[in-house]
Amino acid sequence: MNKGIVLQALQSISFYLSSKEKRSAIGNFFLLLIASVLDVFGLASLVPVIMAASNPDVIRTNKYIAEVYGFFGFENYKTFLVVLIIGVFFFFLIKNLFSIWVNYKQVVFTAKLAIKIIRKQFDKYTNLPYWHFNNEGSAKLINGIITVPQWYIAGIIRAIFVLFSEIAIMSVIVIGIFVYQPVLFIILIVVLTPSAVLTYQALKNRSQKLGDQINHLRPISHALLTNTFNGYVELKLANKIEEFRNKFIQNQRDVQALDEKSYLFSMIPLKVIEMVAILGIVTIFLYSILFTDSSSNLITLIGLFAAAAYRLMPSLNRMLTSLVTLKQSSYTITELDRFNEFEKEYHEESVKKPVHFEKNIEFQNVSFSFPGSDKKTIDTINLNIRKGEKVGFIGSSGSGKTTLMNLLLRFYEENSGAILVDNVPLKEENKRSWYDIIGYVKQDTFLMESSIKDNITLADVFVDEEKLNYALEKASLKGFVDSLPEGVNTLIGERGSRLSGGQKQRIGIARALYKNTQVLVLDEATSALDTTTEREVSEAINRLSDTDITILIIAHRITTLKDCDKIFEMGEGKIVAERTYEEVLKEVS
Ligand SMILES: Nc1ncnc2c1ncn2[C@@H]1O[C@H](COP(=O)(O)OP(=O)(O)OP(=O)(O)O)[C@@H](O)[C@H]1O
Repeated sequence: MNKGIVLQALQSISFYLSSKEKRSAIGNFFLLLIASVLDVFGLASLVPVIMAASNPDVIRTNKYIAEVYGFFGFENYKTFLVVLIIGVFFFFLIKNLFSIWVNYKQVVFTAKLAIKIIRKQFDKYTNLPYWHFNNEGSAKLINGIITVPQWYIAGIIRAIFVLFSEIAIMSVIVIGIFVYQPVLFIILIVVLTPSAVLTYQALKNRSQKLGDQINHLRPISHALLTNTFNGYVELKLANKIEEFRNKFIQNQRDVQALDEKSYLFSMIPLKVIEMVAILGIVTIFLYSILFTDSSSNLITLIGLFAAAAYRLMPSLNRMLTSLVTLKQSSYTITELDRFNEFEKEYHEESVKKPVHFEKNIEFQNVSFSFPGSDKKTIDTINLNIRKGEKVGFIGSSGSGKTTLMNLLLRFYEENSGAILVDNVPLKEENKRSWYDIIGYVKQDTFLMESSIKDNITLADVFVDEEKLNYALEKASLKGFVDSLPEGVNTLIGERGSRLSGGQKQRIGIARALYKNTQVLVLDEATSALDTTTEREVSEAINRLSDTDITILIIAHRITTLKDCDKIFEMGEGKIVAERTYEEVLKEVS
């Protein structure tokens, strides 16, 4: 047995269980054990029935049966037989009911644990720093939240349960054999142990590799499908759908091939053990022919060996298979262990330290480099934005505008300097409070396959109708929504497929306004919007100008900047100039 994987699995399980759950797991294990012992007794209980049925004399000749017969005061052989059969039937009934209950209890226990792990994974992943989050990619994260915990439950938790209960059962039987038939015990140990060890040795590394490969291939399937569906229009136009399909099918073929291998590995132990049992019988034969001359001894020994092997084989098989499964699933332990450090943060963070914004937002010597890069993407930026100001950011592509906003939005953390809101630095501890008052409208607004209302309120259960109306009005969506037969309840299709580009961005604006936004970061769409759409979006932005919302706009069109109090130009991570709208206009013309 490989101590490594079993120990690793136990440590991992113990990490997920509270002390109460640990007690419950141990309790379950013992119940499972009792169920297995009852199974053995079930089989054994048939022996006296068969003996009594085939030979009535047994009530006198067999010591034990005779004792039972006498103890209950039976007077008639037939009554005794009927009672015996009914007794055995009830024993089976109770044993099987017990076994169903124990197994059900175990499933309930593992299902609860699965939910606990899935929730933990969800919390961890949604708390990853933005940088890690992007690096992982959604396909891997989805795999880590849904598929990995399922495999962990099946391949680690259940396998450990099976392994230990089989070890316990086998120990009972083997000790029994040792006490009554030491010779048979030695033969069994000599024959079965090396073959079991060798089978496991042959399979363990292969199994672990197989698990790792499966874990690597599964997210690729997810990613290929997501790309195919997200890029449907572009891929169709480029005649690339077939190519993507072929890649996906190839990936699925590889996954299936691994599944085939995995199935093969799970069958091998049983077949090996079966052959070894035969080998055992041959060995006893040869031993008796060569070293003894009593043939009745030989028959008894073979009979006993066959009976022991018959009971031990399934147990040994399950034990080996669970070891192989553990090895194959060992990747789930490593996978679930990743990013544990971010789980704590989530709970600590839920303590909200308030942020008050009455005066200004100040960037003080803010610098930032992406991990692994020496280049300062944001280089010693100093800015002061007063409450209610409308500020534009312009600059060539890659000059750092989005990164600067991501720092303000706390998706990244500055390497040096600080961003102060009314003189209080933005930190992890006040992030949630900051999120109550800051809104962000991205170039590609996130849209759910749901109604306009849900998209604006982000599926609020109790919608504040007044605020919703205000948001629709200010985002210049009122006219459009009123023209729809179902109004705000109109479904917008997957990723807003039933909306125009301008409407999508205005939904994003309305969403930011619905939540009492005091600071709005707007990343204007770079893609060439048609004149109507551009007008619609500009109109929405202009409407916001007469609110006291502080607006920071990353602008790609000069007209968008019309109502800005000041405009910062960025270049290579620095603020290279501060201008007014008129000055920018003059420069361009
Ligand atoms: N996750 C990332 N990892 C490494 N480098 C990045 C990452 N995101 C952006 N960058 C780099 O940082 C620099 C600034 O990017 P940023 O997106 O802030 O520019 P921008 O001014 O907003 O450009 P655009 O106007 O094209 O949106 C670019 O050189 C970009 O390649």
